[in-house]
Amino acid sequence: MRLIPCIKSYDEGVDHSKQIDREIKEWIKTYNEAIKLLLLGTGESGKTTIIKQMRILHIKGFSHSERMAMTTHIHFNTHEAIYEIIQNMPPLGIGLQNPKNVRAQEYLLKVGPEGPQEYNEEYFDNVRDLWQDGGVRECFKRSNEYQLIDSAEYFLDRIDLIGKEDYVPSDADILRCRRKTTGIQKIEFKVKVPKSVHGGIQEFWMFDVGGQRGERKKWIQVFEGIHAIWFVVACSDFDQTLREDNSQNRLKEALILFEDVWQSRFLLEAGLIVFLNKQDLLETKIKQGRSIAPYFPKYNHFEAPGDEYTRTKLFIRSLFANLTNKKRERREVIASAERFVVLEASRARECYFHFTTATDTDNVRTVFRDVHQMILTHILSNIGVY
Ligand SMILES: Nc1nc2c(ncn2[C@@H]2O[C@H](COP(=O)(O)OP(=O)(O)OP(=O)(O)O)[C@@H](O)[C@H]2O)c(=O)[nH]1
Ligand SMILES: [Mg+2]
Repeated sequence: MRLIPCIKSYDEGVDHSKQIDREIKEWIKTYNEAIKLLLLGTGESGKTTIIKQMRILHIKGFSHSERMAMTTHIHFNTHEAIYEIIQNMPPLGIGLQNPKNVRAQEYLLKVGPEGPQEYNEEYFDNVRDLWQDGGVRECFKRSNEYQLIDSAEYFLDRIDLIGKEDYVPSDADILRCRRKTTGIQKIEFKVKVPKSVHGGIQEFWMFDVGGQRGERKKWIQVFEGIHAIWFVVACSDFDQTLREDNSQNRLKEALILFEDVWQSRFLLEAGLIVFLNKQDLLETKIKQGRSIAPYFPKYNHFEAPGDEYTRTKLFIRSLFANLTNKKRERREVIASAERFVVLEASRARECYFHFTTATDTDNVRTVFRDVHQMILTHILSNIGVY
């Protein structure tokens, strides 16, 4: 924070105000040159995970102290995972398979939703025993019927590692760690571009917002000057309900929200890129025999080549693409992304689709390269840089 002296000579005052003018000019220059990206989407779609990937790919990643701070959240994620499963066994009519685990179950329920005072050996031993129980696994398989974090299996499978006193979270663990975003976060990073643009370095500002319903009224604060929206969709959510309203299907909520964003008059100038995320979880679900058809009966009439997983992901893309197609003019296929060109008022609008797994750094690196290329060629040309 800057401390402004109360008594200054005239010269000092002039110098000081010149300094402030210089700083404001510098800031405006940076603001004008930075490409501003905004991540939107419903809660738990993967926005913050993408921000974490940008830190890994384009900034310095995570320091030792940041990793250690993450341990608390990972411990809590592990607790909320096992606690939710145990809690939901009676309502789903599922019992423990091994009677020896009753004591561990009682222990966990006594600990309560907030977690233990101390994550000690006794705590981790009880969690390990429960996670190995057949009844607990059966309840886990039915987790679409209640609210369970996506990383439950990932952390519970690693209970021995997480329970160690000298545990230091890896990048993969940090990417799996779940914390709801409240308010608006921003990260800044630089990417190498052709020498002709800003001396070969392009600055990006990326904004992350909370996606749950209560958070969305804050979004408008960051709409000004945004060059591209990254709209993130959790495709594996097709058989789940919202954490904040268990009468609403998560994928249907994402479609409604996407249409609002697409039609928002505040965002007409922004490019739109849809990340059809959580492809790993979608594939696992479909390969386990679950189908999108009971939730989206139109799937029964959807014609596309490929196996069940491929057809499901193409179907989900078509649901979103149809919302942009209302005034569709033409459709072109560019490399891995499909591009829709739509006439909206006076100018063409574009919507790109990518299938992503936000927890997979290689996948995000590739997608970012494509998206970055698109941003440079399309958005920079729109604002007159190219
Ligand atoms: N397996 C898997 N997990 C993912 C993927 N993307 C995100 N996750 C996990 O899903 C959870 C939610 O991700 P977040 O990035 O926190 O979601 P968000 O959109 O920021 O959610 P809000 O802050 O509530 O709006 C985290 O535990 C992530 O690790 C993915 O592609 N695959
Ligand atoms: Mg978030």
